[in-house]
Amino acid sequence: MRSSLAPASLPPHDQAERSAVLLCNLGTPDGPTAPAVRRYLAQFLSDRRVVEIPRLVWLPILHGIVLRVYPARSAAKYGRVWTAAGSPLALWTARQAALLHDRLDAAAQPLLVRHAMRYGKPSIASQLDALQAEGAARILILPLYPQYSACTTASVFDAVYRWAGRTRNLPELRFVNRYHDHPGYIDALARRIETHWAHHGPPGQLLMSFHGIPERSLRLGDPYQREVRETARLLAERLGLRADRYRVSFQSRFGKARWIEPYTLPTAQALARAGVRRVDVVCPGFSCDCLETLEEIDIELRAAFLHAGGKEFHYIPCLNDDGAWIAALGQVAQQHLAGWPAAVPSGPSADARAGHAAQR
Ligand SMILES: C=CC1=C(C)c2cc3[nH]c(cc4nc(cc5[nH]c(cc1n2)c(C)c5CCC(=O)O)C(CCC(=O)O)=C4C)c(C)c3C=C
Ligand SMILES: [Fe+2]
Ligand SMILES: [Fe+2]
Repeated sequence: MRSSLAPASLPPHDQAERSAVLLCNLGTPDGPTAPAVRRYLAQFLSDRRVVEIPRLVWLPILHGIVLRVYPARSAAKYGRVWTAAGSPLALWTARQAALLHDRLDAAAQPLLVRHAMRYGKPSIASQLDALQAEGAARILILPLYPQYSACTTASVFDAVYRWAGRTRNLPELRFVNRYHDHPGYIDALARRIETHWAHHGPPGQLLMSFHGIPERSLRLGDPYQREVRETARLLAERLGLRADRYRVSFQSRFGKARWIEPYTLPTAQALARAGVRRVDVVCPGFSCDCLETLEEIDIELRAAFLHAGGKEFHYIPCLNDDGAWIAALGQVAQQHLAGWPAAVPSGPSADARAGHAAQR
């Protein structure tokens, strides 16, 4: 990491001052191996936004038990979804940034668009340094979490503030907190589901499965569950679904504490036992497919539903590189970029477009 207040972070004087978008996602291990997962989880689970247990209590548990036992189990799961080119989450996130760049550029705004990971690589700090080195004077932080939660969105912002705290020449910064009710996002989800139904016959019971959070976070004022419910309501309304045609549930519980309910696994099992033949599962809170959707839902939940007597299990993939979704992200970005010039030449001979083209 660059040492704190080094002048190297200053953009060259004759370069255009640009605006930039930094897409931020959770992060993923470097490989599907226990040591790689251990490194990743050590960073993830040391975040006070993620585990809100007093450090004196939590750190001995984390290093004494969790990081000894959990990584091997988790690595085996990653192994089931890992691709030749790497972790699905890393591949999709990089692709989303490239596509968003093309879309915003196509709208005649020579913007810089990069992606960063809250845990693992490329880190938020390293990408903010890189953007400044490329002349970004204004940076929009756009988390890939439609619903705000302290454990995800606020944690991304913490990493930006930490970087800002040791940076001398700060860019202007803006932050997107949420877009859970954005019409473009809702419409992209709805079209994805409708396309699935068009190809795979009449819909089953639709299960909208979102990542959970600890129940305690809700009590302490986290708006996440409220925003999830609003996304689900808008999506059902857009699809014209009656209340008895869909369910909302929460997956990926971690640890022994109570998380927000209903949990996805028992919900799907109960549907099967109640005689529901077919379930269609969609994960609207995940901006792209990852371990939690490909393994926990498409592999584990599928097996559990069929084992409980269900007959047909359909997993509807996440938005990933869907054109309508990238367009929605573009709208969210543009709404927050309003008023910022895309590129202002600050030197006498600076040519923003030429400089931009040369650096792509
Ligand atoms: C989509 C929003 C997410 C919320 C909210 C969230 C909260 C949260 N997660 C954990 C613990 C773990 N999550 C893990 C994986 C994971 N989580 C999200 C997203 C949210 N998490 C994603 C996209 C992923 C997948 C990462 C990938 O590499 O594909 C994991 C690690 C994986 C595993 O071993 O199961 C843990 C651990 C907590 C504690 C929490 C809220 C407090
Ligand atoms: Fe998670
Ligand atoms: Fe999981």
